[in-house]
Amino acid sequence: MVDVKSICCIGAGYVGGPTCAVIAYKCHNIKVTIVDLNQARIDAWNSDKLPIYEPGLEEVVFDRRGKNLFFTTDVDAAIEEADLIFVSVNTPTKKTGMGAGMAADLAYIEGATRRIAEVATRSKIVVEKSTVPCRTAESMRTILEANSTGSIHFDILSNPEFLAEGTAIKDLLNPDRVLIGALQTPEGISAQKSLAAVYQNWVPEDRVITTNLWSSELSKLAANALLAQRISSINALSAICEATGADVDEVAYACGRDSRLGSKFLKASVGFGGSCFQKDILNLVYLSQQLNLPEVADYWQQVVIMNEYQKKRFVRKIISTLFNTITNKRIAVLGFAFKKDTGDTRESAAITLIKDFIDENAHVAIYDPKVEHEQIYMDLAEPGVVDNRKQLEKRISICADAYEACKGADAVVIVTEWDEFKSDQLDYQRIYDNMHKPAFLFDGRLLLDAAQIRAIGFKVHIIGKNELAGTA
Ligand SMILES: NC(=O)c1ccc[n+]([C@@H]2O[C@H](COP(=O)([O-])OP(=O)(O)OC[C@H]3O[C@@H](n4cnc5c(N)ncnc54)[C@H](O)[C@@H]3O)[C@@H](O)[C@H]2O)c1
Ligand SMILES: O=c1ccn([C@@H]2O[C@H](COP(=O)(O)OP(=O)(O)O[C@H]3O[C@H](CO)[C@@H](O)[C@H](O)[C@H]3O)[C@@H](O)[C@H]2O)c(=O)[nH]1
Repeated sequence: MVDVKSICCIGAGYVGGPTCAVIAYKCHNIKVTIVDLNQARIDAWNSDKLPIYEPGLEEVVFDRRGKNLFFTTDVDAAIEEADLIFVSVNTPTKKTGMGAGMAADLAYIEGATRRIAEVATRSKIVVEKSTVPCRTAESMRTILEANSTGSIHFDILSNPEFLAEGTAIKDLLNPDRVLIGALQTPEGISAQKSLAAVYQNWVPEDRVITTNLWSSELSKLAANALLAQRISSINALSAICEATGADVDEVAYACGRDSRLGSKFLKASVGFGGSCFQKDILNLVYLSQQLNLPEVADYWQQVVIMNEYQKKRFVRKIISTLFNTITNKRIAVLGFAFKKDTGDTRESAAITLIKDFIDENAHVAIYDPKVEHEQIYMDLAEPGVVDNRKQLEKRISICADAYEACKGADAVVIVTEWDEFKSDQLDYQRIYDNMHKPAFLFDGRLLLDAAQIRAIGFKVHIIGKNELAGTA
């Protein structure tokens, strides 16, 4: 077993940054160096304005930075110094070639692995932190072994990350479980124990689960698929609720009280977003297809199909309610991040919705408390279209607050469940007074008290609720 004294994390993103900052925070005797090829990102980690917004992150980073936590682009030096290396690079869905639109692009994993093989002059534990297809560790091992010389030995572990954005620090400080997969050889088991010992500085022993490598890799894809499946299930039910007068919050509550089901991840919404769910399910679908299991592939694919349906269904409802046209109407979109408490917009439902509104020739006024304005332009730009930015600037306005976005609007659409949009935080009377009439409000997050908002005069539609519910 190795007494880990120095850790390198390759990839200073949403996972590498917070995860390894928390290790530094909890293990003062371990030197943690987080590296990235992206100079701007590293500069931001070394500045007062960190590159990602995450509640509690600043406290952790500012407490340890310069003591046992370092951010640098000197990848080689950090690899060389480390006893244990986390590979926490991006694994996006492939855009072209074999498996395009489904398979994970493993080019970054391979790049980082090859760099470790080239630079290391002594044995290391290499840990897959990124989410990867089942059996990726085998490819990493082959690359490392083929490129290592003499007595250098690499042990590969799988240690998938389960943090959710917006609650990353809380999740890391108090995880439900830490999963460590290893080859079940004496060396593999010893490496597994070395990493477990790092976590046991703050995670109770019974929450550290050890499995074989392949179970660990597959468990990550499985956990995300199961979580997303619950959302698609409740979203499918939300359509039935709207058609029947059942109330999706009441249905979710009644079902969630069954201890076998549990209450979490049953909040109907305008559709799940984020960089992980869709990517990881498609990864699972592709894996199933490759394993010649078409029925299994179709089963998981349906979770993504339902998510797309939910977004389109919401857009259709908005257009039909606004008398079948939104041409030249002002639509205020509250929230652009894929969930509250993050500035991350990857796969946010807001992007799909707003693009549809623009296609229908509406003017879209957007407000989000944390998303950078440039990010919104980037997300809404159509690749390859000349002067797209100018065209976009005519079709959207990015506003400083919710009141500005809603001023003169025909409809308000709540897309992200930020606390500041709740009925007791925003002055909906003021919003109503400044809107065109009839003033429509579409709540894609079940955030508002419909009765209260209707009393002001709004025409309200809430996902999974029927306007006539309870009256007939
Ligand atoms: N975002 C999440 O909440 C989350 C949670 C759990 C797991 N994951 C998984 O973790 C992985 C990373 O996700 P992320 O959101 O942090 O991605 P990210 O894009 O925010 O960060 C990845 C970073 O890796 C860097 N990188 C790529 N190749 C490199 C190389 N060879 N050397 C040095 N740096 C390199 C990139 O520049 C980038 O900054 C993905 O596999 C993802 O599926 C993400
Ligand atoms: O009941 C719910 C719960 C979530 N969502 C939406 O689902 C998406 C994903 O939310 P969440 O899972 O909280 O955030 P992520 O940061 O995407 O985290 C997921 O993806 C990560 C990356 O793999 C995993 O590590 C986490 O365990 C897993 O929860 C967001 O758009 C949420 O608004 C709902 O619509 N209803």
